Amino acid sequence: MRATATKLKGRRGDSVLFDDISFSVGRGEALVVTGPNGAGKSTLLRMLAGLLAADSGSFTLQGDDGADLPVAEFAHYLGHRNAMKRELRVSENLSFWQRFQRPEDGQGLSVDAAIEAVGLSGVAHLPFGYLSAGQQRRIALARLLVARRPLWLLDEPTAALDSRSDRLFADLVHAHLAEGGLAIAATHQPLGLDRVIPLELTGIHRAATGAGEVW
Ligand SMILES: Nc1ncnc2c1ncn2[C@@H]1O[C@H](COP(=O)(O)OP(=O)(O)OP(=O)(O)O)[C@@H](O)[C@H]1O
Repeated sequence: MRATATKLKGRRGDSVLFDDISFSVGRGEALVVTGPNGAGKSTLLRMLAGLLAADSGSFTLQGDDGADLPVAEFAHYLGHRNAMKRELRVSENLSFWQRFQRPEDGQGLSVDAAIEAVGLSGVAHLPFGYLSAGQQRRIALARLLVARRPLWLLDEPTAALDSRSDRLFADLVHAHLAEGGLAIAATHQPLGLDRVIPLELTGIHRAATGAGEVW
């Protein structure tokens, strides 16, 4: 499986945020997008997820046999918001996402196992809104685990996480990559990931180079 961006151009209103963005991410690889506030990181992630149209260029996902795959069915998108209902219990939120996003082969952790994987056993029965900001983010990460999808698109995934949870996040991503997954993450802070492909948005785009940096 391979995710490929070709000459992507992103615009908001009259401003061109980035132009000529090209990269290729394969199984087991992570691309990390950095840049100052307003550089267009979230815009790019939303574009990759299919939530915003590109001005020009393309983003495609291809299976191991070379066939095009629909990003909407093969990717998880984690935005700034956690996409959980505050009034529903943690378990109810995750059960909804599991039913909604689980692939046909049914792969993914059980709700309880996913909650345990993010270190929050014991909160399943609580309304999501009762949790702290960091706990809410960890449950949002658990959503990635209840339905197995190969491409993770993550916008500021560690926002609100403490340093122990940062480590937990890095472990989850490493496990995902080790299982043949792909990850593309936008961030302001080091994510603790080994050997990522860096992509820096500066307003004036600088092209991605090979893997090898620690972020
Ligand atoms: N819906 C919108 N309409 C018009 N302009 C927008 C819209 N959403 C974002 N922008 C503008 O696009 C630019 C890039 O925003 P974006 O959220 O992609 O940046 P970012 O790099 O993710 O920033 P941050 O680091 O602050 O999260 C900003 O100048 C922002 O004001």
